[in-house]
This record gives sequence, structure tokens and C-alpha cells, in this order.
Amino acid sequence: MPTPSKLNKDPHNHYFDLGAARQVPETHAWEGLHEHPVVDGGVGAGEDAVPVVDMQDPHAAEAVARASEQWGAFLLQGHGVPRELLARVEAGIAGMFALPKTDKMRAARQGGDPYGYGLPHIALYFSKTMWSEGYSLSPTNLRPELRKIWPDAGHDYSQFCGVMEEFHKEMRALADKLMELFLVALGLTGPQIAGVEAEHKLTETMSETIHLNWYVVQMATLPAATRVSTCLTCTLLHACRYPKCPDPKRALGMKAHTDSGFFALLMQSQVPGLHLFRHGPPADRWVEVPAVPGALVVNIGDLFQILTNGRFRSVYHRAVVNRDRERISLAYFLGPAANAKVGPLKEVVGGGRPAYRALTWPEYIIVRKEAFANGGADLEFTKGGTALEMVSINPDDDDGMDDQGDISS
Ligand SMILES: C=C1C[C@]23C[C@H]1CC[C@H]2[C@@]12CCC[C@@](C)(C(=O)O1)[C@H]2[C@@H]3C(=O)O
Ligand SMILES: O=C(O)CCC(=O)C(=O)O
Ligand SMILES: [Fe+2]
Repeated sequence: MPTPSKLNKDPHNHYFDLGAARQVPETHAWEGLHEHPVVDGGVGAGEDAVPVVDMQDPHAAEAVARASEQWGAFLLQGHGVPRELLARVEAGIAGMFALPKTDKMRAARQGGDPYGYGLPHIALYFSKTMWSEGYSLSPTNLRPELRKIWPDAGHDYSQFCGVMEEFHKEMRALADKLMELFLVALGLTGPQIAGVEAEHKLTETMSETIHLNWYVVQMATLPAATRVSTCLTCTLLHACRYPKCPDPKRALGMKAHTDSGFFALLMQSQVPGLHLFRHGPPADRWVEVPAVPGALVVNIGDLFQILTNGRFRSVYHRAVVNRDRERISLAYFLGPAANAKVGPLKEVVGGGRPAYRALTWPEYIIVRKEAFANGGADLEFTKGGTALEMVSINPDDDDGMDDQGDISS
């Protein structure tokens, strides 16, 4: 069994078989998971109901504006990505993660690489290990990347690549439409949007990254057949429904974070597990996003908060595991081109002042790393805002205007 420090230095190379574990070892036991209550964000549950945006609704832009200002996230419906395609993508991901560890390890992320199989990038910053497996991929490099897992390029390989390419095409088209909807939601006029696009080529140069998550059931204490869809204890005792099951108290699927790019489109299986952080009053809390068939979750990232001069907020979120049901999620991240300086759009700043200095995505990742380092590895991270604070412009400073954004540089 490796020591925690060894796991931390080499987080993408974990030797620990999550599925076979009968208890959560100290290396995977997180503090503070129950510091804030978890409330159901089910549709129609009052102020904690996760906002829903229907892209077909003529008032969609207003709903996007409200959700982006108040939550930094929403459920997206009417997006046009066929449900049947989402189901095939999920089945493909399940098949890939079900492969033997030795196959997956051939694609293991090396050190600070952005792409590869293993724990997510931010795992580097924590001494505890997440209860999940991940795989970050560039959709433009899908086939060579997946050959590492399937060197013989057989049927499974072709099928998975095919379905992921089909998905990527749909998602990229959707992301382009969503970017326009965000700009409308910001209150920009048609000519202003055309101006932003002409000047910055925002949509055209936007890059995409896929991150797959596999949240393994917490303990292999139940026979495999009963682990698939329901908790045996719950069924027999009629006592509880997830998330009240007895055990998943110490493990964590994905440590709380804000995504760093512009926005992410998240596909989740029909098992809840995504929690969005909401500030009080009345109280700070985690809102559990319901699994709505066919809906995608949209999360706003830190660079979009910068681009919109703080009007749209990035959302602090995490994913929990449960004892009985495996969960798969796929995050389709959109972000600026690597060399583009992102600062507040002048159309949004108007006569006001830019609240953030302009920087590239890689520069922002370095700032975030410093933010983690300054606060210690297991810092609660002030609900995700520390790195953004480090790039914000103090209103008392006089040098703000020099930093005004030039996204395409
Ligand atoms: C394009 C991206 C966006 C990354 C880094 C890089 C590749 C993988 C992404 C994620 C995926 C999982 C959460 C996250 C926080 C992580 O650790 O890796 C994401 C991160 C970010 O949003 O910053
Ligand atoms: O699994 C989820 O619902 C969240 C995943 C996530 O936050 C991410 O991949 O960035
Ligand atoms: Fe995320």
C-alpha cells in the first residue's frame, strides 16, 4: 500500500482498487465533507431548484442571464443533442472504464500533462485521493490517444471513437450556439456581438477538452449484481434513498473546484452526485443537481467570470460518490485559445472599470496553482474564489485601464 505522500506525488498512478475496497482508507478519507448541508435541487423545489433553460424558448437569453448571475450553472434542455446519442456515449465510456487497469494505464497522464487517464489535474494539489477515475482528452486528437488503450484498433476502438466523434460534432455546434446566447444574455446588441466576434474571434478560436469521470461504487460489499441499480439495504429495509445510504461519508468523487475555462457542458448518468455550492443566507449549502433525462448541465468557469467582468459567476462544485450506484459524467470544456489574453469585454465594462486583469488560460492555471500552494494542500479554497481574487484589479489602483482585455492577442 503506498503512503499518502507517494500517492500525492504520483496521483495519476494509483495502485488502489477502488471497486474491491471494503473500507475507505485514510488516503481517501476527506475532512469537512459534511460541513454544509446538502439540499435537493429538484426542479420545482423553491429557491434551491436548479435553474432550467430551454434553448427553444424565445426568452432563453433572460433565463441564461438570471442563472449565470445567480448560480453560475443551469440545466439545459432543448439543446438538440439526441438523447439516444447521449446514451451511446455513456455506454461507450462505461465500457472503456471497465477495461483492465493495465490497459488504461497505458494512457496514464504523465506529470503535469493536461491529457491522459488518471485522476483529474487538480488532484496534484491535495494530499487526499479522490474516489474516481478520470480521462482528459482532446477531441481533435481522439484516435491517436485512444490507440494507447486499444493498440489493436479493433471493433471496440472503432465504435468508441465513432460515437465520441459524433458527439463532439454535436457538442461543438451546441457550444457555438450557447456562446452566442451568453452574449445576448449579457445584453449585447447584434452589431456588438458581430463586433466582439470580428475583434476577438471568440467562438471561432474557442478550444474544447473532454474530461470523463467514473465514480466507482464505494465498497464492494454487495454482490456485483445488486450493485448495478439499487442498494440492497435500502430495498430490504425500505429505509433510505440515496444520499442517505449509510456509508459514503468519507470518500469524495471530485474535490470541490471551479472549472477554469469559459464554460462546461456536463452530461451525467441517471445517478445524482453533482453538488453546486450556494452561499447563504439563509445558510451556505450544497445543492444536489437532479439527474434529468436528456438534460445537460452548464457550468460557468473562471475565465468567463473574467470575460464578463464578474457579471456571470463561476460555480464552485463537487461530485460525491454513493455506495451502490456507479456514476459516469462527461465534461465538455470550452475555453479560449492557449495564446489568447482574456480580460473583461469592453462592451460589458462600458463606462465602468475592468474588475480583472487580462491573462491567458495557461497563465491563469499558474495563478490557481499559487492560490492552492499559498493556502496549503487541503485548503477549503474560499469557495473557489482565491485565484480570481489574485487576478482582480483593486478599485483603488490606478493602473486598471492598461489591463483591459484583448482576448485574441
Ligand atoms: C482543459 C482543462 C480544464 C481542466 C484542466 C484541463 C484538462 C482537464 C480539466 C479538468 C477536468 C476535471 C476538473 C478540473 C478542475 C481538473 O482538475 O481537470 C478541470 C480543469 C479546469 O477546469 O481547470
Ligand atoms: O461528475 C460531475 O458531475 C462533475 C465533474 C466535474 O466537475 C468536472 O469534470 O469538472
Ligand atoms: Fe468541474
